[in-house]
Amino acid sequence: MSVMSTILDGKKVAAAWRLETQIRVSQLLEHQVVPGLAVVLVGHDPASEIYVRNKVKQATKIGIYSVVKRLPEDTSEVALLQVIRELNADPEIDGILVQLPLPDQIDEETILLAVDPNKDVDGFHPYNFGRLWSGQRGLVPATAAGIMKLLADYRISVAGKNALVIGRSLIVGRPLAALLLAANATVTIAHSQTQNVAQLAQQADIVVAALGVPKYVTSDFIKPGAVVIDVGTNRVDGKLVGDVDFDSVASKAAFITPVPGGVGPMTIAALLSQTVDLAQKRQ
Ligand SMILES: Nc1nc(=O)c2c([nH]1)NC[C@@H]1CN(c3ccc(C(=O)N[C@@H](CCC(=O)O)C(=O)O)cc3)C=[N+]21
Repeated sequence: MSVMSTILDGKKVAAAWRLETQIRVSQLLEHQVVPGLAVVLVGHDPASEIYVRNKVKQATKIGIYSVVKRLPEDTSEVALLQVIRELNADPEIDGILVQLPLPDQIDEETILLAVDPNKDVDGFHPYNFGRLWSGQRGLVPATAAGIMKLLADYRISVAGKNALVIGRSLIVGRPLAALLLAANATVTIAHSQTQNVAQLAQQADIVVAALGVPKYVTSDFIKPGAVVIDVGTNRVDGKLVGDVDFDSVASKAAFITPVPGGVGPMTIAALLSQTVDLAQKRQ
């Protein structure tokens, strides 16, 4: 007998969240404050292009002013640093996001350090990352913030639960582990050198797949009744495929996020909300 799980509808929750953010934008407009978001895109990775287009479209729709700085693939580190300095100094820009990954000739750490920590809407500056791991409030990477909001909206409690985060990236695995810890989960981070990930997953009440391997998490990983969060956005034959084998896992998990329509839309909604948080600080 198989029981279908509840689908965590990121598309729906994100739409409601964007409406709340839109209301905050209109309140700012009454005070002549227009929230400003700058997205820096180096090169033309097709996936990044799509995300950037979505971010700008949704930002504009709710009244956020946004600019995209498109730079060629062969841009030097010095040239990119110059663009970031201009955005740091621009009073119309509240949030700066540098789309990752960057081309090989550019050192990621150098670039992330150059973004004004007070405009670091992605939360990737070491200052904000350090605050996050110290358990202090501040700017948080959007995907991790979006996942926490999705769990909260479905009243899924985290305190005291065993959470397994598969993947240790700067943009998802590490910050999400920090937020789950701050919410009093018992957190394990699995990575490419971890032995027997399936066995760890079988102990977990919450499993987050953020490693970038299509359909990596299968039903034998899952404890019945677990919560499964799929961060994967893999293109396979032109189709978007998550890191979770949805069809097999859905019959065992209590809650599961779909791809598309799960974590992706929450990521963008979190980015917009944080941009408006920053604009509110201007007053
Ligand atoms: N500095 C930086 N910040 C990021 O937040 C960042 C980044 N770099 N680099 C790339 C990843 C990827 N990412 C996604 C955002 C939205 C969707 C999204 O909206 N996905 C839709 C489907 C979109 C589609 O069909 O392709 C969904 O899942 O429903 C996906 C992926 C943000 N990233």
